Amino acid sequence: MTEQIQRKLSESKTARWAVLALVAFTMLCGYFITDMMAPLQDLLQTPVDGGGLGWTANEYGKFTSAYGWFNVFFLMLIFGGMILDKMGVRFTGVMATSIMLVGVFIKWFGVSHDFGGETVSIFGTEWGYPLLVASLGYALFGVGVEIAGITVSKIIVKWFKGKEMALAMGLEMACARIGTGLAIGITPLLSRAFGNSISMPIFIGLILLCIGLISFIVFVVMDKRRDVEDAAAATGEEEAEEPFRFGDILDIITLKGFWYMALLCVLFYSAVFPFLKYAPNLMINKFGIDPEWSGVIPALLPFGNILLTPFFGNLYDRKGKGATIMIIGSVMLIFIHCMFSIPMLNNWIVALCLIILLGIAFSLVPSAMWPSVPKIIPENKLGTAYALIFWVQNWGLMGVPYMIGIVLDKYCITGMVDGKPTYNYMIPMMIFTCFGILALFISLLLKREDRIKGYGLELPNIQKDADIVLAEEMIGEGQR
Ligand SMILES: NCCCC[C@H](N)C(=O)NCC(=O)O
Repeated sequence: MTEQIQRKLSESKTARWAVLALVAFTMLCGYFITDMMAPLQDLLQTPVDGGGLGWTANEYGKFTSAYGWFNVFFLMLIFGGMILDKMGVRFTGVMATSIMLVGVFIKWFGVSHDFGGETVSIFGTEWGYPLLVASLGYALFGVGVEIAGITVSKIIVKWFKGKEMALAMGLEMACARIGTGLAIGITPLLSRAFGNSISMPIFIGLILLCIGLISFIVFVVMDKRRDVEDAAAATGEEEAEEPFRFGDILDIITLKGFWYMALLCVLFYSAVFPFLKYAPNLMINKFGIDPEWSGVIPALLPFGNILLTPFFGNLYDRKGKGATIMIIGSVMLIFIHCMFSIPMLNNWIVALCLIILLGIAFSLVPSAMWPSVPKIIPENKLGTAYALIFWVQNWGLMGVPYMIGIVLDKYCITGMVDGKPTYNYMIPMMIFTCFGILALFISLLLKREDRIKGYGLELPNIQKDADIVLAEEMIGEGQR
């Protein structure tokens, strides 16, 4: 009886869903801040005397790419993964959320001051101080939100393994997408409400993130209690989890399956998140949408994800077909970006339909991708494995927006209106299409590798885990 009460938290459905709600809320706040500058691109490019910061598309691209600077070049994400496997989810999560907070504060400080119009030369290019300081803040924030992302994945594996794992991951992503949707949809309205302010929406994000930190601290209390309960109820027969060793990185990176997953991740996400950074501007330039409402159609993408990601996650839990789901998502991606690149398809209804389709594709792939990683990598190396995958992905999240900014300024300017350039988005959209084609190729290789190695990507999660539990019980019976 006592044991039953003691083990309650780890087995309580309410507790695990409460844990999910707490950590997913923190991620919602993180994603809100990640994407909130996208609908302000037009304002950021407005000349200073018109109330903007007078950035070029190239400068906007530089700022956006800052997200990955520290993660990619200083290997912060990889260190984050190691810290996660060594120090655990509670320490790492609080650390990551605090880093996010400091980062947003610096970004807010950067855009709120003009620093007397001073500039500085870095690697031969001139940077205005607002751009530089805001980018450094965003780079720090990127470290925090990425480490928080891998931490939350590990939390979900800890609390949901053998249960509704893909559904839980899907729901967590759905919450994150609410953050993205709100960022894209309401930031222009917030900005307008405060007299076309760029700094006020960021300040609001800062306050939201403080609430996100409190939410994570409540999770910390629950998780600690669970560990105490688990330790008290331990019979001593349980297999102790192997601690993480440095050589584990080598074990991970020598797996072909890992590389297929990482490459698919960078290619697929490079065609979605960087696209979203430019989508409001695409709506203005290609579909003639008013800047104030330019975020509305792109915001439908993350809002579509909210329903569909858990739906597909649940489907994967019950029916499997993870590798096939990723192939279908990649095919859809090619079609959608290809249609976006055709200049005469410029009616807003086309934009609406394509964004809805992209929402479906962007629900399919993540709902199968993230729950598939634990099928390839053992749990004690999961933090590091997710970190390595995110590290590879960050090259894309950093490099692609930067490249698109350069391409826009160099090859796509069609004229000037109110001191701002207008763009033809055909070439950027063709670049995104190429990512889709490469993603399709890699997802086919992943499916082949799964057939060869028997990772079980095509098998249902719930069925598979139940079988393992049954097999373990039978072994236990035999030993007794
Ligand atoms: N705009 C947020 C970027 C988060 C990237 C993160 N590494 C990630 O891929 N998370 C999973 C997801 O599907 O959002």
